Amino acid sequence: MAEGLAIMTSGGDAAGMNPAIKCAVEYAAAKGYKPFLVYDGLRGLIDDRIVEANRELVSGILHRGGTILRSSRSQRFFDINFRRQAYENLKRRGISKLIVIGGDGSFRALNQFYADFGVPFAGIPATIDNDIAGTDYCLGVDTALNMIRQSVDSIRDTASSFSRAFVIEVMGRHCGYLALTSALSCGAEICLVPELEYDLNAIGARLKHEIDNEGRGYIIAIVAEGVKMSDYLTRWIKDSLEMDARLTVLGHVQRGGSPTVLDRIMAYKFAVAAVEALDAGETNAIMVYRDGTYGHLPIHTVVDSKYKLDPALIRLGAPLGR
Ligand SMILES: Nc1ncnc2c1ncn2[C@@H]1O[C@H](COP(=O)(O)OP(=O)(O)OP(=O)(O)O)[C@@H](O)[C@H]1O
Ligand SMILES: O=P(O)(O)OC[C@H]1O[C@](O)(CO)[C@@H](O)[C@@H]1O
Ligand SMILES: [Mg+2]
Repeated sequence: MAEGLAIMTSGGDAAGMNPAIKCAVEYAAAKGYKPFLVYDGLRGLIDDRIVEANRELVSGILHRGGTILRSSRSQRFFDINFRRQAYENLKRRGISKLIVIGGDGSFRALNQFYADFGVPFAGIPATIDNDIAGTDYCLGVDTALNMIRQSVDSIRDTASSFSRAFVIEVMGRHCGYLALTSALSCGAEICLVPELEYDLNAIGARLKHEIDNEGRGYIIAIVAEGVKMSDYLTRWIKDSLEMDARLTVLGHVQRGGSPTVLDRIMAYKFAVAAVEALDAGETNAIMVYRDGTYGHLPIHTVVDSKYKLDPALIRLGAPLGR
């Protein structure tokens, strides 16, 4: 009987999850596994929402954002008794390998599960936060950046028409990747991220000079949610620069949208690598893309280290914080 291999998504949804699901199912089947789908992430693993995959279940999904398998954040998965229940669900169906498409939290969860019951897993990095150590890229990031770019371009139209400042808060949890990359690619005047020191006095002097001497009529500031400065900065601009200011929190719009070409292609590469890794006997490996090369790393090197922003990106963005 063919060995069962289950595919699931977990944590914040990210564009690119659907192409990864489709490719993982098809490649696993081609390798002789019996592919299964787990719906609703870790919650579904516990509650037995597991079905055998077929072509129909994964067709017509490439262009769709989010995850057709749905996702969850599960408090119960921290409890060994619920993890045991999840294990029994897999065992009953002959599922002996797992692919989890998600973020660092999901990898930690599956690593705990592996420590408990020895179910090998492969992780595919998928989170708009781009905060997973060891990989330069996580699925969903390019699509999120393009959603942000489109929003900032639109906000610029109204900002310039009304001579206003706009503070735009972007997601990323504790990581400033989305904010910094967006600030650079959208031509923001100010960027605040957790990884960069900022100096409001210096920012104020720079922009005041531009307003008074260089005809600056509006300001775009991009702030990472992790610095928790959006409200303060909006008030500060009004008071210190005497410019009318508005705050836009982009929120979950950043998580949606049809995956970009890059996210679709990266999804295929990661999915094939994940099936290959499991087939080669890897037990708890995370797929990574680093310096132009695909590979995988043991889970502990990924979850025990903190993702660091590219120093070149930091150098480029530093002037936006002073
Ligand atoms: N140490 C752990 N033991 C058991 N379960 C865990 C552990 N850490 C995380 N989890 C489970 O993994 C789920 C997903 O983690 P988390 O919410 O951090 O999202 P993520 O996978 O990092 O994705 P994202 O950051 O993009 O939202 C958690 O809700 C929890 O159910
Ligand atoms: O969707 P939720 O549970 O509100 O979580 C929001 C968080 O998830 C992410 O979108 C992805 O981790 C973060 O950027 C954000 O802080
Ligand atoms: Mg995470």
